[in-house]
Amino acid sequence: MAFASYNSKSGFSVGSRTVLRLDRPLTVSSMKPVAPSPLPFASAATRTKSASSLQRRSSVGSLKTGKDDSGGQSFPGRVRVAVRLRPRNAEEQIADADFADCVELLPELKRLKLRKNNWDCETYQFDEVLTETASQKRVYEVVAKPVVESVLEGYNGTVMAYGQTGTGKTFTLGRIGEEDCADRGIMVRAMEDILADISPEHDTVTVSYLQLYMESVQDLLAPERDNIPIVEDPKTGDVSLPGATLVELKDQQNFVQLLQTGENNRIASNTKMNTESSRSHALLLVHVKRSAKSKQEKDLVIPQENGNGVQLSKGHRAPTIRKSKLLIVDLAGSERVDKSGSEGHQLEEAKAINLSLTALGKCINALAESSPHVPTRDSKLTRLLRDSFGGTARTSLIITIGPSPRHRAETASTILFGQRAMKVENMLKLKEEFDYKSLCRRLEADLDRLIAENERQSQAVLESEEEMERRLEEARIIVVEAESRLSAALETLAEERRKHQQENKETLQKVEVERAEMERFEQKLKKNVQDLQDQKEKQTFAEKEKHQKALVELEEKYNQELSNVKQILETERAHREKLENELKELLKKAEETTKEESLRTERAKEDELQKLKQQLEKEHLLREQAECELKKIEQQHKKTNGIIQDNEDSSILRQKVEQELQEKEKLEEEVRALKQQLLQLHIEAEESKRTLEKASSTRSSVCSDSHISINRPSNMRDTINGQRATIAKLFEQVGLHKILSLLQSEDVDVRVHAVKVVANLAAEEGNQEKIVEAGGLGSLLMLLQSSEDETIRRVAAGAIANLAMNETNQELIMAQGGIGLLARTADDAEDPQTLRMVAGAIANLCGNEKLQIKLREEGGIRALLGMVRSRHPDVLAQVARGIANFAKCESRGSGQGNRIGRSLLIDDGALPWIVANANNEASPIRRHIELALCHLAQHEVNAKDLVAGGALWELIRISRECSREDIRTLAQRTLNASPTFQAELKRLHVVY
Ligand SMILES: Nc1ncnc2c1ncn2[C@@H]1O[C@H](COP(=O)(O)OP(=O)(O)OP(=O)(O)O)[C@@H](O)[C@H]1O
Repeated sequence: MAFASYNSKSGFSVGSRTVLRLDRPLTVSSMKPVAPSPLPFASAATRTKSASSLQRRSSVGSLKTGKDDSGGQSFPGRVRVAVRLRPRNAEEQIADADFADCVELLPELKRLKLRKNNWDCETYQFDEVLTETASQKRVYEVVAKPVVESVLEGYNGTVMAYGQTGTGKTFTLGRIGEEDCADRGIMVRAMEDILADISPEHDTVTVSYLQLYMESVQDLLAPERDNIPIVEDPKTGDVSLPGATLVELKDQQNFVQLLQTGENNRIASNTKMNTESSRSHALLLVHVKRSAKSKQEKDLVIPQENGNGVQLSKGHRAPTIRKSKLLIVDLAGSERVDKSGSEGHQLEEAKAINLSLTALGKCINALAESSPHVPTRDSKLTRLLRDSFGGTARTSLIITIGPSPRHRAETASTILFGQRAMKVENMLKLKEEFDYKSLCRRLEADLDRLIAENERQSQAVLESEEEMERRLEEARIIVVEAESRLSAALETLAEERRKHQQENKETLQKVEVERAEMERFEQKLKKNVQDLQDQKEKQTFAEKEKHQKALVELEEKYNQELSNVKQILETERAHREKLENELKELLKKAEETTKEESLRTERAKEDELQKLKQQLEKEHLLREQAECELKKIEQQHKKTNGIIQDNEDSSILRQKVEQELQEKEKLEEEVRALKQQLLQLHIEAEESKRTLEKASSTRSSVCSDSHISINRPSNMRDTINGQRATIAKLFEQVGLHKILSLLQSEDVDVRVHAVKVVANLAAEEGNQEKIVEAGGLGSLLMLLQSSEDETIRRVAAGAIANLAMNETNQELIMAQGGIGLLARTADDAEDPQTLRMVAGAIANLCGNEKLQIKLREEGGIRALLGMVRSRHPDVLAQVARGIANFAKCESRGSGQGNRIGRSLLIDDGALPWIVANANNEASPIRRHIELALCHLAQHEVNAKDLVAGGALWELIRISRECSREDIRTLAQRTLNASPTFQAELKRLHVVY
């Protein structure tokens, strides 16, 4: 191995104790915990043994088991020895080709066999046995890594290579591995681990690299520094080289540069045994200084003069630092001078090397044998390694051997050296001390801070005192003012108190007087109450009796009424059954007899009419004759009055005239009686109607769909039928013309009763034509227009409604301006019954397809919708019926192609009301509206409006819930047929 001289270009300053700082930053890594790890090769037995042996070695310094003087803990640890076999080199491969290796390695048993001859060998046990194929990495990990870890934990450590020249010591320790990183030796790998573990902020790593050549210590980083003295601490036994250069490391690259510099400066020669034989012992010293973390800091005790210590607060605990040292020693190779053929200077070198190695061997022998004297002073090498063998460092020795049987003796010597070294016990000691400097710095900083704080606080106290003074003065003023206000307030209070006392006194007197009065009043009241109670008791008894009597009467009356009703019901039921039977029979016969019956009826009617006509004509004739005769007599009377005054004939004639006059008076009397009878009949009819309505209040009248009459109970119907029979009789007796003429009577009552008679007659389908023919419709419309009486207008509207059931009459009503009159009445009337009649009349007209446009033009639909303001269910039902009729006709017209375009109902704004009432709780309203909606929906032209108006949901509901199957089916069909409805349903994701 060739060593170049020191290269001044490296840039390192060289001088006594110079610490070289490098520009490159350190690789940052956190500091490991400092608790010492157990030693891997020191068994419990060994520890006990070594402890006792080391206690005997006082010469080694302060070493002992347990706690040392500084309080630090000590741990025993045997020197660990590994053996490494170099592979055969080129020369050996040729020269020893026919020979087996002198050693056989059993790595798994950690044993080595050294051949004595072909049949005999000796076996040695080592801590590690590394074959010729062992990698550099593995060698580092088993030999040096545990030592490096101990160094990082605060213990000194030594790794040393010993062996014959050319067996691979430098290869094992000093290879830089520039060409192949796998070749990196222990020095490079150890520094990598150290730099990776330390913290660049708190820890420092410094390096010295030296060689011991010819018993002189020389600085390999500054070769001019020669003969560096070895200093030993007499107290601790620690060895130091204060003259050596210390370089603070920042990174690995810088270390490699240092190593190369040192290598260049190391002395090497080309010997017979090794072309690059190291002629010096190389020592790499790595100093690691680590600060303990704050939580591991110990309390600092400041010594006092009296011997006691003052412990500082926890914030001022002394930080600790750990200073440890790693020593890597590449010994020069031992050689047999006779074999190496060294001479001259090389011989001198060899002698020096051998001497130092011999001295080392002696020391190790002494230590191995626990000799009381260890001759460490025999050589500088042993002085330098004093701490590594039998000292406080953790030591790992690697012995290198070659395989050649030609060097068996040297190999055996090396093996024996290793075996002895294995017996050497060290006592590891934690190198920890307080970092007073940094504590001092911290304390000074704290002190400065406290002084500044104190100054600030003093100033603040001063200012707050002044402020206090000021506030005290202000408070004094406030107190004085408050005191004066208080005294004034107290005076006022006393005055008020006096006043209140006086008032209280007066009030008390008044109360006394009032109380006396109250007592008097109470007594009086009691008396009155007593009187009243007595009176009440008497009255109650009388009333009770009266009530009981009335109750009995009422009960009897009720029972009577009940039995009447029951009877009526029974009769009704029997009558109904009879009617049903009759109806059935009639239905059976109906088909056969319809034609004959109708012919017969018509003939009978015609006969009857004929008879009536004849009778009327007869009467008319008689009257005309009587009138003619009367005229003649009068004429004759006038003629003969003057001529034959005293004639007997004149008296006869006079008698005749008188008779005629009497007859006339009689006839007039008869007419009056008939009128009276008519009035009487209606009064009776009204009374009986009221009575019956009361009796069957639960069976209230409901307007029938198209016929504006009351759906009355059977008894009532009977009465009405009786009435009608009477009226029919009257009708026959008096004649329709006479009844209609009474509609124009000046007497309101007569008009009322006449219109009621006409309305009753109009309720019979058979009379309707006659009424219209006789001009009844015109009279009724006139009444509707001109009458101010509500009853007349209501009954007239009802009669018109009944007449409007007939198609011909509907046209007549329209032709005579009836819809306008009905609309006006609808606008003016407030009585629900009048509105019901008017709505019923319009509803009937709505059912005529031919009249639709005219009806709408003359405000029929508007009037119909206007009547919903009434909210009366009967009115609403008629409005709904009218809308349904109208929609049905429109639908029919559209279907037949008679009409196009949107519904007039929608045009007139009926849709919102239709949608709102489509699900009305009253079934008549609901049923009509449902039907109307279905009719409107049948035509696509209305669909968009229906969707926009929310009618789609009602149609869906109708299609699902409507009680009438035909309407339900209609709604379903309509929904399925309409593209607009289908599109909307799809848009809303409604599955229908
Ligand atoms: N384990 C090994 N594998 C391969 N080659 C090796 C090994 N050990 C040593 N060598 C080679 O052997 C030669 C001698 O090695 P080295 O110089 O390290 O020996 P040395 O013990 O240091 O000798 P000296 O004491 O004379 O300095 C070198 O060429 C080296 O490369």
